[in-house]
Amino acid sequence: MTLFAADTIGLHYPGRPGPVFHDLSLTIRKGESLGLSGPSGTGKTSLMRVIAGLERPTSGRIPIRPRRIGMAFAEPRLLPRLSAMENLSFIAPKARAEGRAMLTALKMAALQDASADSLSKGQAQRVALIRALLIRPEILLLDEALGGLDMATWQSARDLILARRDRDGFALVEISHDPARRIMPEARAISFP
Ligand SMILES: Nc1ncnc2c1ncn2[C@@H]1O[C@H](COP(=O)(O)OP(=O)(O)OP(=O)(O)O)[C@@H](O)[C@H]1O
Repeated sequence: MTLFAADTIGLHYPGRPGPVFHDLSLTIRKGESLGLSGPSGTGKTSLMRVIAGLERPTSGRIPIRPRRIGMAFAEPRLLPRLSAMENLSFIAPKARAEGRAMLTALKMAALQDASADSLSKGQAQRVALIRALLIRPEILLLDEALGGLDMATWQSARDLILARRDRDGFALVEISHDPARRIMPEARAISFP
């Protein structure tokens, strides 16, 4: 089943001399995994933003879009005045027990009532990852989303993502500059530029 299809799309930011990318066609199918790689500034995040619907391509068409996309970026962007748990229940009010179980799996249970703006970057990244998983995405986008984690915690996060992927069958699109830190090292690669 195709979840996302882009047909010869291009993206040209106003005031920039040329497009970030052009004539790019891409399909993402259920259960598939993709890794976007390439030097800094070549358009990986821009493509993710297009997939997420946060950016509209300036040429081409997107005939197919998923209903639910989960996203986690390097910058966790939690609601700062809410606690870790409230950030989750705000998104998924009926899934508090599930959220709590995932916080426990990522060693965040003791901090569930801490306000988001008191969390370290790696702690906030874990909450942002759980938030993205809780919406039961059809596509999960991870843009350097786990860069603040030590190796053991990163492995717990990877195990959680893979377990949820086995259960829910979402497609995964990830950007990671560190080849040792790819959730799916065997993912289909898209190289930029
Ligand atoms: N909102 C924007 N307005 C104008 N230019 C932008 C905007 N967002 C990104 N760009 C430009 O588009 C190009 C691609 O940026 P993008 O963030 O997609 O690259 P990237 O490959 O993800 O980089 P990195 O690996 O450093 O995160 C860069 O030259 C950047 O300056």
